[in-house]
Amino acid sequence: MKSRPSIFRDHLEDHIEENYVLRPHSLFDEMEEYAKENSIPIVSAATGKVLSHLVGLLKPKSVWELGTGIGYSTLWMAYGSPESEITTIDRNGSQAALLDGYKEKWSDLRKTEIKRITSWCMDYMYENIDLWSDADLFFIDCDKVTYPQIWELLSAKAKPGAKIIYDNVLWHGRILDPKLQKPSDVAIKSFWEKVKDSKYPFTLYPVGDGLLFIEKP
Ligand SMILES: C[S@@+](CC[C@H](N)C(=O)[O-])C[C@H]1O[C@@H](n2cnc3c(N)ncnc32)[C@H](O)[C@@H]1O
Repeated sequence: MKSRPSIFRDHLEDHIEENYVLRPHSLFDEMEEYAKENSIPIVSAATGKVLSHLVGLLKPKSVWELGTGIGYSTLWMAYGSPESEITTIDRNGSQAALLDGYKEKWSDLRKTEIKRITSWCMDYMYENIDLWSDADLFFIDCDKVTYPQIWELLSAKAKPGAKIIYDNVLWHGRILDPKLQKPSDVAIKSFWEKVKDSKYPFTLYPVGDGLLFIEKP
């Protein structure tokens, strides 16, 4: 059979972001612009849309996000499921506080509950297991070196049926090269080993930097 060209081609992602991802509010463009100007990492718009779609289908009562940034992914999730209660944690409180202002600008989200916590994720998660162990969905997008540790904690303490979504699991393609051994490279590879060993069902969405959806049995 004739081999088909890969879809992973230069500029295709930009084309998708510009043409095939409808932002539901001008806020998203504003946030993308701000993130670009200030070199703040955020999920790609296509990733945000997939995240929003998944959360919209699942309609979780409670969502916990680790890694708020400026709240771009938070608002995509809120858009997908405005009835969900979202708790989002970030160690950088002043940056994460921008989320409050953005949310205020969007009248549709006035009733959506978004609670912001300023803390190191792991400290907070270890100290407050009773607050999150019943959560329906987790979205993980903080420091990659914490991914294996977060995996251990959620697999031990999240409730059966909980959905866990991780961003950056393809780590800008660095997972392809075994010679790359920065702590974040090692952590992402170790994280993948743990996911595969667990036998939990998972689905990789190869969008943005790789979005991994896992269901805890
Ligand atoms: C990639 S950004 C999050 C982007 C956001 N999810 C979005 O797409 O809009 C990562 C964020 O995680 C925070 N962070 C990284 N490691 C952390 C940790 N160990 N505890 C708390 N916050 C952390 C950083 O301050 C940063 O704002």
